[in-house]
Amino acid sequence: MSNIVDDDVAYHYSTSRLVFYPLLLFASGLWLLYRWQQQSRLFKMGNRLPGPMALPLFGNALLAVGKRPDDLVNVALEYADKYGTVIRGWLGSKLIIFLTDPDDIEVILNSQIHIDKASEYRFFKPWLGEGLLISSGEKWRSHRKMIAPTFHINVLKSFIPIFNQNSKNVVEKLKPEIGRVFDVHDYMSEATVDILLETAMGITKKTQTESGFDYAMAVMKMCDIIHQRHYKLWLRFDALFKLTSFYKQQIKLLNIIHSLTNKVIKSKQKVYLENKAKGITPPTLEELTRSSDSHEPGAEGDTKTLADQVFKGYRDDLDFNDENDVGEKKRLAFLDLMIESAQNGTNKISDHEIKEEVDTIMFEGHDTTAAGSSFILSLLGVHQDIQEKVYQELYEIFGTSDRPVTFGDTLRMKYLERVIFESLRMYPPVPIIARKLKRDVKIATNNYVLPAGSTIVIGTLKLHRDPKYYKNPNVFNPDNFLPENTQERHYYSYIPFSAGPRSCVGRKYALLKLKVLLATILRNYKTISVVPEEEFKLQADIILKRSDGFRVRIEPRNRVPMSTA
Ligand code: HEM
Repeated sequence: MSNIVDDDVAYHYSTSRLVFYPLLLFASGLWLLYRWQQQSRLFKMGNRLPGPMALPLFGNALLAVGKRPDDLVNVALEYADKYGTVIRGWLGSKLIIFLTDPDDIEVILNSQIHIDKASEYRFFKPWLGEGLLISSGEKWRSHRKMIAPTFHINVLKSFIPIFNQNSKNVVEKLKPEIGRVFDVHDYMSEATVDILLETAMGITKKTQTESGFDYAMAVMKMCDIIHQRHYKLWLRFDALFKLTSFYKQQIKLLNIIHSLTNKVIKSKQKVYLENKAKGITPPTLEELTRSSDSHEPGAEGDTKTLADQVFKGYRDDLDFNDENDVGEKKRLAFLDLMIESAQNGTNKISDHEIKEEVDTIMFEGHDTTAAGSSFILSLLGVHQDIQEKVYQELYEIFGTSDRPVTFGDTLRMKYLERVIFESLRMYPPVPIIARKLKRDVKIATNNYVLPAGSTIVIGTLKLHRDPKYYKNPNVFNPDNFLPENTQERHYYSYIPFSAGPRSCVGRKYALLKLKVLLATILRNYKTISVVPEEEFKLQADIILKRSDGFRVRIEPRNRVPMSTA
């Protein structure tokens, strides 16, 4: 009996093998054919675009060999000068197309179709999971709709006392540096992490146990590893990457980063549940803004800022005049909303998804503004005449008082706003934006058709220095943002926060925080740069930095107008 069963099983096994293997072979053949067709189509279409000669197998990958990150910026800028606003490059068989013409960039960024991030963003996954920066499809759409209103201007106004307190803390911490040369970026990183923890995450100083500084340093090193994975061909393969010391270092760094964000979420969840048991719900927008200064004199008058004018062509969802607006009462600060949504099931967000979004906001929200503020302080250290004008404006607003900054004051900081914009033009903290094309797309330049499957890289650094849009583009000149100079300029010639549906969700937060932070520092200190601007060594990391450090010296201000000092 058992023999009959065994024979039967053996028979079925051998016939299924007879069917399975030919089928597998056939399917593999089809797949290879498909890949070959895809590749040859990509090759044909890609090679119609201008670009440097490519080697078989390697493509143009060898251009990056032996280059330091700061050399790579110069290589990229040189090629852009040589080949124009559309450049094709091959990384192995991967087609990368660099765009720097605003008309072409608008086609990509303003589209509801080309919103998927390039596959290179996958290197962020062990860190950020599928948070807003990386996710796509329905997940991205629904999370964006939930998160964008948590950065509404009325929520932001309620953060002003926290921006002030933390800015004052920086002024205190800087005291021992008076007269010495130091890297101001360290201070900016720590301050921006602390501010995020208190504002978007709602974690008070008292309950913060981790050091914002350790977190910020771990983020910087993680960015460096991810950046190296972008341009070193062998590090792109997970199997090879895992054999390197970078991988071991990544595990250690992620430990530091995730331990902070896990603690933040746990502590917030605990408070939420304790409060819920007592019948206390998180503060609504009305409650949040009641204590803010939104009704101060001057705040209701001329509320139009330069940002309103410069960014009005972006067509993003940050003005909330549409169906995305959830209504005043329901609006909450970022982490409060996440936790409430998870507990009440209103927005169907899981604990794991909350973690991904917290990691994303913590990263995007601090490193960008730390770099931005460090560039501004070192640029003002070089351009003393411009710093003096900023100081005069601040003196007109505050006189000799050391009172905190109000929302109304920030509306009067017109010159400081131009300085911020000009610095974001010349030194955009996010120097590159990359997308993966799912469909062919025709662009304005020469009616080129960019093929599905290619990676589009938008080089903000180069775009922002196009002499067609900025006279003397390599000269730091805040007047580039005088109303008469911005009015006629192509909207997509200035995109430090990207544009269109995937623009930066924290744009308004960033600009308000920068104004309060910089105004407070500059009312108290004069910065002096020890390095001329031509010698700034730019490192086109994930976030643009100076590889030579943001070295400045500071001197105390006497709180009297400079001209009579
Ligand atoms: C000067 C400061 C900042 C600059 C220059 C900046 C720039 C950018 C840019 C260029 C993007 C698009 C990235 C891409 O497509 O790859 C972006 C996306 C994003 N930014 Fe910012 N950012 C800044 C501050 C902030 C702040 C303060 C926050 C949050 C508190 C934030 C949160 C985000 C998020 C969540 C995204 C992804 C949005 C999406 O894909 O829907 N950013 N930012």
